[in-house]
Amino acid sequence: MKLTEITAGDLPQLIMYDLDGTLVDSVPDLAISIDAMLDDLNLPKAGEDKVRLWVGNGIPSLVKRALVDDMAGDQPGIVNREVFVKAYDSFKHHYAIEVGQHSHLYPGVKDFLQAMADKGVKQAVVTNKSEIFTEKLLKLMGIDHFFEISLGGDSLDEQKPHPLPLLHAIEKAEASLDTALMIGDSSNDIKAARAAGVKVIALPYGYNHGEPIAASNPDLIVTTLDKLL
Ligand SMILES: O=C(O)COP(=O)(O)O
Ligand SMILES: [Mg+2]
Repeated sequence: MKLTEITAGDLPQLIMYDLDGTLVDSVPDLAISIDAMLDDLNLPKAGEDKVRLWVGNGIPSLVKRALVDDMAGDQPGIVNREVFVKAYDSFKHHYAIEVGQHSHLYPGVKDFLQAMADKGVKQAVVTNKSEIFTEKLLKLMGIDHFFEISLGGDSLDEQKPHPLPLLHAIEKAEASLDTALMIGDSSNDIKAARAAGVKVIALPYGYNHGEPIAASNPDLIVTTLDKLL
């Protein structure tokens, strides 16, 4: 299916992309850093499969989930504050070294970003990953120049699934709800898009806490981004 078929014939003015699991297969770096953090704290390693399930609600949530080896670890009152601070510092230390080292762009991503740039579509990254690591990863993947807006999970008072970052990006790009589009891999992306009132396309290859993305009812699912061209 072509992009214009879900946007009523016109190209969007603004496309907002999720980062982890949508543009970049970034779990290897995250898993290495989480395991190094757990090792620092004398806890057993988690491994890539668990980390893939835990990614998606920002780095503080990922760290808390890893500390208790459970998806619910980021719920209030589960992880002790001091333990979290120590773990979070350790994770940031390791991830600053590992970010982008074992990650790669998914197939079709660069072609799609280039095609949209050539057509004058404004592009934004709206991720729950911390801003500092988002900037680094985009640069290391060689795609930072495509985005005029980049928002991380700690850029504003709210992160996805809250609509605030999407609405903020739309305002900054001087686009409108009708002319903006979200593209993501997780239920957080779809919920945020629905709450903001914008259309949303999903990729099935990313990280959705082990659930099929179809269960979140995106407007469209495409196997790779270049299928939209
Ligand atoms: O860091 C995360 O939790 C995931 O970030 P994402 O919003 O780019 O999927
Ligand atoms: Mg994602």
